[in-house]
Amino acid sequence: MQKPPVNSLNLDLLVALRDTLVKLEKEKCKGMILTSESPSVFSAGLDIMEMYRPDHNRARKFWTTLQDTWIKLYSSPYPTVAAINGHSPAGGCLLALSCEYRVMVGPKFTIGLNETQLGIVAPFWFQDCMRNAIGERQAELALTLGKMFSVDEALKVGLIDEIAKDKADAISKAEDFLDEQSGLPALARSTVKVAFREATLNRLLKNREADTKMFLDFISMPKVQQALEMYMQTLKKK
Ligand SMILES: CCCCCCCCCCC/C=C/C(=O)SCCNC(=O)CCNC(=O)[C@H](O)C(C)(C)COP(=O)(O)OP(=O)(O)OC[C@H]1O[C@@H](n2cnc3c(N)ncnc32)[C@H](O)[C@@H]1OP(=O)(O)O
Repeated sequence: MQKPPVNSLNLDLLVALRDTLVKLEKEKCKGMILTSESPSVFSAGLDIMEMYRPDHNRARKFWTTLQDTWIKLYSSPYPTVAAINGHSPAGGCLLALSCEYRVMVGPKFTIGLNETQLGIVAPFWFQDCMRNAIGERQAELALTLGKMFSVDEALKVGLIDEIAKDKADAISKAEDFLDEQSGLPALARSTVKVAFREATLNRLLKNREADTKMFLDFISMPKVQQALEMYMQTLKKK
């Protein structure tokens, strides 16, 4: 990802990510490493400006493109690794969680689904991804708190798989993971992957319109708009 300053996921970046994922699948990609050009941020998550005082049609397109991107990434037949070389809150954490393996550069960055702290709610499929990675108990604790994990904490709870000392080390560890996968029969590998992920995927696939409506209704609430405005001001003041 290369959208300075913080790879916030606006409509344009999501369209680019989705189209890339579609292309990789068509071209029978052997493996993908998702990382960031930024030296300190993997992705700041959803672009708050897409949710603040939104145009209804654009907000719908934004959300359905996010759903498309997640579905493509989560169900990709080829192996995927997140080389998390910076902070990774909320939607950034979702992207990392949707890959098969996570290597994160330590020690100073943080990762987690922090939505509760912003006065917004992580959708059920964000929650499912966290639950699938760290288990029911730890996911409930993390999501209710909106906890951002340090790299050490993330490793301990199973949110990431390995710690790297810098980006080059993260890429090298990600390549090791891909090398290990490359010797396997591709169809058997992808069938097992999708079997593990099917229930989570189907939950969104069967409820896409309801999920979209919930998002649009939620961001239309004055209280939510107020919370987003205050949060943007805090970020700008910083
Ligand atoms: C009842 C059930 C209903 C369910 C319905 C669902 C409802 C909605 C669900 C929405 C789910 C939301 C998911 C999200 O991803 S929300 C976004 C969460 N992201 C964050 O909280 C991260 C915020 N950013 C930061 O913490 C820091 O920026 C960061 C640590 C990432 C980097 O810090 P750094 O110091 O390097 O950079 P700055 O803070 O100075 O930021 C630089 C500029 O970028 C702007 N910025 C940062 N983050 C965002 C963002 N997410 N969107 C837009 N813009 C962002 C920041 O304001 C700075 O801008 P300026 O240079 O103009 O000041």
